[in-house]
Amino acid sequence: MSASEDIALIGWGAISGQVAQMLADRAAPVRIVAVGVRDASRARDVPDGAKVIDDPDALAGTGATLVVEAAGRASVDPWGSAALEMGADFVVSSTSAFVDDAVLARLRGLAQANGARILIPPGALGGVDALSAAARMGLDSVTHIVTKPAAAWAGTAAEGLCDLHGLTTPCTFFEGTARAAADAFPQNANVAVISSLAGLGLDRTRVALVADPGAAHNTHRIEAAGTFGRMLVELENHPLPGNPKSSAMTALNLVRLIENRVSGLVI
Ligand SMILES: NC(=O)C1=CN([C@@H]2O[C@H](COP(=O)(O)OP(=O)(O)OC[C@H]3O[C@@H](n4cnc5c(N)ncnc54)[C@H](OP(=O)(O)O)[C@@H]3O)[C@@H](O)[C@H]2O)C=CC1
Ligand SMILES: O=C([O-])CC(=O)C(=O)O
Repeated sequence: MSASEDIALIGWGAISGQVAQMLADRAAPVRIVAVGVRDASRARDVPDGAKVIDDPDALAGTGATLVVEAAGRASVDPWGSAALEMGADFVVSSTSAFVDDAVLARLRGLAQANGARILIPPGALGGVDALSAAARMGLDSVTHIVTKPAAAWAGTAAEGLCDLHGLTTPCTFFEGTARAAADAFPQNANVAVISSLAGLGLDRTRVALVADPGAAHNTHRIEAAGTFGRMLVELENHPLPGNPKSSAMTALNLVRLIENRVSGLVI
Protein backbone atom coordinates (compact mmCIF):
# COMPACT_ATOMS: atom_id res chain seq x y z
CA MET A 1 0.00 0.00 0.00
CA SER A 2 1.19 3.55 -0.78
CA ALA A 3 0.42 6.46 1.54
CA SER A 4 -0.43 8.53 -1.53
CA GLU A 5 -0.45 8.09 -5.25
CA ASP A 6 0.60 10.35 -8.13
CA ILE A 7 -1.79 9.77 -10.99
CA ALA A 8 -1.75 10.55 -14.69
CA LEU A 9 -5.20 10.52 -16.28
CA ILE A 10 -5.16 9.69 -19.99
CA GLY A 11 -8.15 11.30 -21.69
CA TRP A 12 -9.91 14.32 -20.29
CA GLY A 13 -13.54 13.56 -21.06
CA ALA A 14 -16.67 12.45 -19.23
CA ILE A 15 -15.07 9.61 -17.24
CA SER A 16 -11.79 11.32 -16.29
CA GLY A 17 -13.61 14.52 -15.35
CA GLN A 18 -15.94 12.60 -13.04
CA VAL A 19 -13.06 10.65 -11.49
CA ALA A 20 -11.06 13.83 -10.81
CA GLN A 21 -14.09 15.57 -9.30
CA MET A 22 -14.91 12.65 -7.01
CA LEU A 23 -11.31 12.24 -5.83
CA ALA A 24 -11.23 15.95 -4.98
CA ASP A 25 -14.65 15.91 -3.27
CA ARG A 26 -13.69 12.87 -1.21
CA ALA A 27 -10.27 14.32 -0.32
CA ALA A 28 -8.57 11.10 -1.43
CA PRO A 29 -4.82 11.15 -0.65
CA VAL A 30 -3.83 11.27 -4.32
CA ARG A 31 -2.43 13.92 -6.66
CA ILE A 32 -3.32 14.21 -10.32
CA VAL A 33 0.10 15.11 -11.69
CA ALA A 34 -0.69 14.88 -15.40
CA VAL A 35 -3.51 14.74 -17.92
CA GLY A 36 -2.73 13.07 -21.25
CA VAL A 37 -4.68 14.23 -24.28
CA ARG A 38 -4.38 14.27 -28.07
CA ASP A 39 -3.91 18.02 -28.37
CA ALA A 40 -2.56 19.86 -25.32
CA SER A 41 -3.60 23.25 -26.70
CA ARG A 42 -7.28 22.20 -26.47
CA ALA A 43 -7.32 20.89 -22.88
CA ARG A 44 -9.40 23.05 -20.52
CA ASP A 45 -10.02 23.11 -16.75
CA VAL A 46 -7.56 20.40 -15.80
CA PRO A 47 -6.99 19.81 -12.06
CA ASP A 48 -4.69 22.28 -10.29
CA GLY A 49 -1.07 21.17 -10.53
CA ALA A 50 -1.66 18.74 -13.40
CA LYS A 51 0.68 19.00 -16.37
CA VAL A 52 -1.05 18.64 -19.74
CA ILE A 53 0.84 16.34 -22.10
CA ASP A 54 0.04 15.09 -25.57
CA ASP A 55 3.03 12.82 -26.08
CA PRO A 56 3.27 9.47 -24.24
CA ASP A 57 7.05 9.97 -23.98
CA ALA A 58 6.36 12.94 -21.70
CA LEU A 59 4.83 10.63 -19.06
CA ALA A 60 8.29 9.79 -17.76
CA GLY A 61 8.82 13.39 -16.63
CA THR A 62 5.59 13.57 -14.60
CA GLY A 63 6.52 11.22 -11.76
CA ALA A 64 3.20 9.38 -12.10
CA THR A 65 3.08 6.05 -10.26
CA LEU A 66 -0.35 5.10 -11.64
CA VAL A 67 -1.55 5.83 -15.18
CA VAL A 68 -5.31 5.65 -15.66
CA GLU A 69 -6.64 5.46 -19.20
CA ALA A 70 -10.17 6.64 -20.12
CA ALA A 71 -9.54 7.95 -23.62
CA GLY A 72 -10.23 5.41 -26.36
CA ARG A 73 -9.01 2.24 -28.01
CA ALA A 74 -6.21 3.89 -29.98
CA SER A 75 -4.70 5.37 -26.83
CA VAL A 76 -4.11 2.07 -25.02
CA ASP A 77 -1.03 0.81 -26.85
CA PRO A 78 1.04 4.05 -26.91
CA TRP A 79 0.13 5.35 -23.44
CA GLY A 80 0.16 1.88 -21.91
CA SER A 81 3.62 1.16 -23.33
CA ALA A 82 4.99 4.44 -21.97
CA ALA A 83 3.44 3.85 -18.55
CA LEU A 84 4.67 0.28 -18.18
CA GLU A 85 8.14 1.09 -19.52
CA MET A 86 8.60 3.57 -16.67
CA GLY A 87 7.37 0.98 -14.16
CA ALA A 88 3.99 2.58 -13.43
CA ASP A 89 0.88 0.42 -13.17
CA PHE A 90 -1.53 0.99 -16.07
CA VAL A 91 -5.31 0.98 -15.59
CA VAL A 92 -7.27 0.28 -18.79
CA SER A 93 -10.84 1.41 -19.52
CA SER A 94 -10.74 1.04 -23.32
CA THR A 95 -10.36 -2.71 -23.11
CA SER A 96 -11.54 -3.06 -26.72
CA ALA A 97 -7.85 -2.60 -27.55
CA PHE A 98 -7.40 -6.18 -26.34
CA VAL A 99 -9.47 -7.70 -29.16
CA ASP A 100 -6.02 -7.62 -30.74
CA ASP A 101 -4.29 -10.39 -28.77
CA ALA A 102 -0.89 -9.01 -29.79
CA VAL A 103 -1.52 -5.70 -28.00
CA LEU A 104 -2.31 -7.43 -24.71
CA ALA A 105 0.61 -9.83 -25.08
CA ARG A 106 3.04 -6.99 -25.76
CA LEU A 107 1.81 -4.88 -22.84
CA ARG A 108 1.95 -7.90 -20.54
CA GLY A 109 5.54 -8.45 -21.61
CA LEU A 110 6.38 -4.81 -20.81
CA ALA A 111 4.65 -5.08 -17.44
CA GLN A 112 6.65 -8.16 -16.53
CA ALA A 113 9.93 -6.69 -17.74
CA ASN A 114 9.45 -3.53 -15.68
CA GLY A 115 7.86 -4.87 -12.49
CA ALA A 116 4.56 -3.14 -13.23
CA ARG A 117 0.98 -4.35 -13.63
CA ILE A 118 -1.93 -3.91 -16.03
CA LEU A 119 -5.10 -3.35 -14.01
CA ILE A 120 -8.55 -3.89 -15.53
CA PRO A 121 -11.33 -2.52 -13.33
CA PRO A 122 -14.91 -3.77 -13.78
CA GLY A 123 -15.73 -0.67 -15.84
CA ALA A 124 -19.49 -0.36 -16.22
CA LEU A 125 -19.97 -3.85 -14.79
CA GLY A 126 -20.49 -5.49 -11.43
CA GLY A 127 -20.02 -9.11 -10.46
CA VAL A 128 -16.70 -9.46 -12.31
CA ASP A 129 -15.15 -10.75 -9.08
CA ALA A 130 -17.62 -13.65 -8.95
CA LEU A 131 -17.24 -14.42 -12.65
CA SER A 132 -13.47 -14.46 -12.40
CA ALA A 133 -13.57 -16.62 -9.27
CA ALA A 134 -16.03 -19.04 -10.90
CA ALA A 135 -13.83 -19.37 -14.00
CA ARG A 136 -11.14 -20.99 -11.86
CA MET A 137 -13.38 -24.05 -11.53
CA GLY A 138 -14.51 -24.07 -15.17
CA LEU A 139 -17.34 -22.28 -16.94
CA ASP A 140 -19.76 -23.77 -19.50
CA SER A 141 -21.35 -20.58 -20.81
CA VAL A 142 -21.30 -16.80 -20.41
CA THR A 143 -23.81 -14.49 -22.10
CA HIS A 144 -23.60 -10.72 -21.86
CA ILE A 145 -26.45 -8.51 -23.07
CA VAL A 146 -25.80 -4.76 -23.39
CA THR A 147 -28.92 -2.61 -23.73
CA LYS A 148 -28.65 1.14 -24.15
CA PRO A 149 -31.04 3.91 -25.20
CA ALA A 150 -31.12 4.28 -28.98
CA ALA A 151 -29.32 7.66 -28.72
CA ALA A 152 -26.32 6.01 -27.04
CA TRP A 153 -25.64 4.07 -30.25
CA ALA A 154 -25.66 7.20 -32.45
CA GLY A 155 -22.46 7.68 -34.42
CA THR A 156 -21.63 3.95 -34.33
CA ALA A 157 -22.02 1.06 -36.75
CA ALA A 158 -25.48 0.44 -35.19
CA GLU A 159 -26.79 3.24 -37.40
CA GLY A 160 -26.35 0.97 -40.40
CA LEU A 161 -27.95 -2.04 -38.68
CA CYS A 162 -31.23 -0.57 -37.41
CA ASP A 163 -33.22 2.63 -37.81
CA LEU A 164 -32.05 4.15 -34.51
CA HIS A 165 -34.11 7.32 -34.86
CA GLY A 166 -37.35 5.59 -35.90
CA LEU A 167 -37.31 2.68 -33.41
CA THR A 168 -40.51 1.94 -31.48
CA THR A 169 -39.41 -1.39 -29.96
CA PRO A 170 -36.00 -2.71 -28.85
CA CYS A 171 -33.70 -3.74 -31.70
CA THR A 172 -31.04 -6.43 -31.18
CA PHE A 173 -28.67 -5.35 -33.92
CA PHE A 174 -25.69 -7.56 -32.99
CA GLU A 175 -25.31 -11.12 -31.73
CA GLY A 176 -21.92 -12.79 -31.76
CA THR A 177 -18.65 -13.17 -29.94
CA ALA A 178 -17.29 -10.67 -27.45
CA ARG A 179 -14.30 -10.14 -29.73
CA ALA A 180 -16.50 -9.11 -32.66
CA ALA A 181 -18.72 -6.92 -30.44
CA ALA A 182 -15.85 -4.94 -28.93
CA ASP A 183 -14.06 -4.70 -32.26
CA ALA A 184 -17.10 -3.20 -34.02
CA PHE A 185 -18.29 -1.03 -31.08
CA PRO A 186 -15.19 0.28 -29.29
CA GLN A 187 -17.06 3.18 -27.65
CA ASN A 188 -19.88 1.00 -26.28
CA ALA A 189 -18.74 -2.59 -25.80
CA ASN A 190 -15.43 -2.45 -23.92
CA VAL A 191 -17.32 -4.30 -21.21
CA ALA A 192 -17.54 -7.37 -23.46
CA VAL A 193 -13.77 -7.72 -23.18
CA ILE A 194 -13.94 -7.40 -19.39
CA SER A 195 -16.57 -10.15 -18.98
CA SER A 196 -14.53 -12.26 -21.42
CA LEU A 197 -11.16 -11.85 -19.77
CA ALA A 198 -12.79 -12.67 -16.40
CA GLY A 199 -14.67 -15.65 -17.80
CA LEU A 200 -14.58 -17.73 -20.97
CA GLY A 201 -12.42 -15.60 -23.24
CA LEU A 202 -13.15 -13.41 -26.24
CA ASP A 203 -14.27 -16.16 -28.61
CA ARG A 204 -16.56 -18.21 -26.33
CA THR A 205 -18.39 -15.35 -24.60
CA ARG A 206 -21.67 -14.61 -26.38
CA VAL A 207 -22.74 -10.97 -26.64
CA ALA A 208 -25.95 -9.26 -27.74
CA LEU A 209 -26.19 -5.51 -28.29
CA VAL A 210 -29.60 -3.84 -28.07
CA ALA A 211 -30.88 -0.34 -28.85
CA ASP A 212 -34.01 0.34 -26.81
CA PRO A 213 -36.00 3.51 -27.57
CA GLY A 214 -37.74 3.20 -24.18
CA ALA A 215 -34.60 2.71 -22.07
CA ALA A 216 -33.29 5.36 -19.68
CA HIS A 217 -30.29 3.32 -18.50
CA ASN A 218 -27.29 1.46 -19.84
CA THR A 219 -28.12 -2.09 -18.80
CA HIS A 220 -25.67 -4.97 -18.48
CA ARG A 221 -27.03 -8.48 -17.95
CA ILE A 222 -24.49 -11.27 -17.49
CA GLU A 223 -25.54 -14.89 -17.18
CA ALA A 224 -22.95 -17.57 -16.49
CA ALA A 225 -23.07 -21.26 -15.70
CA GLY A 226 -20.32 -23.66 -14.69
CA THR A 227 -19.06 -26.09 -12.08
CA PHE A 228 -19.55 -23.45 -9.37
CA GLY A 229 -23.29 -23.11 -10.09
CA ARG A 230 -25.11 -20.31 -11.92
CA MET A 231 -25.02 -16.53 -11.72
CA LEU A 232 -27.10 -13.71 -13.06
CA VAL A 233 -26.01 -10.10 -12.64
CA GLU A 234 -27.93 -7.14 -13.98
CA LEU A 235 -27.01 -3.47 -13.60
CA GLU A 236 -29.12 -0.51 -14.67
CA ASN A 237 -26.53 2.25 -14.90
CA HIS A 238 -27.20 5.95 -15.22
CA PRO A 239 -25.15 7.35 -18.09
CA LEU A 240 -22.66 10.11 -17.38
CA PRO A 241 -24.01 13.59 -18.17
CA GLY A 242 -20.99 14.27 -20.40
CA ASN A 243 -21.36 11.15 -22.55
CA PRO A 244 -24.56 9.08 -22.92
CA LYS A 245 -22.52 6.11 -24.16
CA SER A 246 -20.59 5.78 -20.87
CA SER A 247 -22.08 4.60 -17.58
CA ALA A 248 -21.34 6.48 -14.36
CA MET A 249 -20.36 3.09 -12.86
CA THR A 250 -17.21 3.17 -15.01
CA ALA A 251 -15.98 6.26 -13.17
CA LEU A 252 -17.09 4.85 -9.81
CA ASN A 253 -15.09 1.68 -10.36
CA LEU A 254 -12.00 3.77 -11.19
CA VAL A 255 -12.43 5.81 -8.01
CA ARG A 256 -12.77 2.56 -6.06
CA LEU A 257 -9.61 1.14 -7.61
CA ILE A 258 -7.63 4.33 -6.91
CA GLU A 259 -8.87 4.64 -3.31
CA ASN A 260 -8.09 0.96 -2.66
CA ARG A 261 -4.45 1.66 -3.62
CA VAL A 262 -4.08 4.08 -0.75
CA SER A 263 -6.27 2.39 1.85
CA GLY A 264 -5.37 -0.16 4.53
CA LEU A 265 -8.76 -1.78 3.92
CA VAL A 266 -9.41 -3.04 0.38
CA ILE A 267 -13.02 -3.72 -0.57
N1 LIG B 1 -14.52 -0.27 -19.47
C1 LIG B 1 -15.74 0.25 -19.55
O1 LIG B 1 -16.71 -0.28 -18.97
C2 LIG B 1 -15.95 1.50 -20.33
C3 LIG B 1 -14.93 2.01 -21.09
N2 LIG B 1 -15.09 3.19 -21.76
C4 LIG B 1 -13.94 3.69 -22.54
O2 LIG B 1 -13.54 4.92 -21.99
C5 LIG B 1 -13.33 5.86 -23.04
C6 LIG B 1 -13.56 7.26 -22.53
O3 LIG B 1 -14.92 7.43 -22.21
P1 LIG B 1 -15.52 8.89 -21.96
O4 LIG B 1 -14.73 9.62 -20.97
O5 LIG B 1 -16.96 8.69 -21.74
O6 LIG B 1 -15.29 9.54 -23.41
P2 LIG B 1 -15.21 11.06 -23.83
O7 LIG B 1 -15.42 11.08 -25.29
O8 LIG B 1 -16.06 11.90 -22.96
O9 LIG B 1 -13.69 11.46 -23.51
C7 LIG B 1 -12.61 10.85 -24.15
C8 LIG B 1 -11.41 11.74 -23.96
O10 LIG B 1 -10.25 11.05 -24.41
C9 LIG B 1 -9.54 11.86 -25.32
N3 LIG B 1 -8.85 10.98 -26.27
C10 LIG B 1 -9.37 10.26 -27.25
N4 LIG B 1 -8.42 9.56 -27.89
C11 LIG B 1 -7.26 9.85 -27.26
C12 LIG B 1 -5.92 9.45 -27.45
N5 LIG B 1 -5.58 8.62 -28.44
N6 LIG B 1 -4.98 9.94 -26.61
C13 LIG B 1 -5.31 10.80 -25.62
N7 LIG B 1 -6.58 11.22 -25.41
C14 LIG B 1 -7.52 10.76 -26.23
C15 LIG B 1 -10.58 12.74 -25.95
O11 LIG B 1 -9.99 13.92 -26.42
P3 LIG B 1 -10.32 14.62 -27.83
O12 LIG B 1 -11.36 13.79 -28.53
O13 LIG B 1 -10.78 15.98 -27.44
O14 LIG B 1 -9.03 14.62 -28.52
C16 LIG B 1 -11.48 13.02 -24.75
O15 LIG B 1 -10.95 14.03 -23.93
C17 LIG B 1 -14.30 5.40 -24.15
O16 LIG B 1 -13.84 5.81 -25.42
C18 LIG B 1 -14.27 3.91 -24.01
O17 LIG B 1 -13.21 3.41 -24.80
C19 LIG B 1 -16.25 3.88 -21.68
C20 LIG B 1 -17.30 3.41 -20.93
C21 LIG B 1 -17.24 2.16 -20.23
O1 LIG C 1 -20.55 2.45 -20.09
C1 LIG C 1 -21.08 1.40 -20.46
O2 LIG C 1 -22.22 1.05 -20.05
C2 LIG C 1 -20.38 0.45 -21.36
C3 LIG C 1 -19.54 1.07 -22.39
O3 LIG C 1 -19.76 2.17 -22.84
C4 LIG C 1 -18.40 0.30 -22.89
O4 LIG C 1 -18.21 -0.84 -22.47
O5 LIG C 1 -17.67 0.82 -23.74
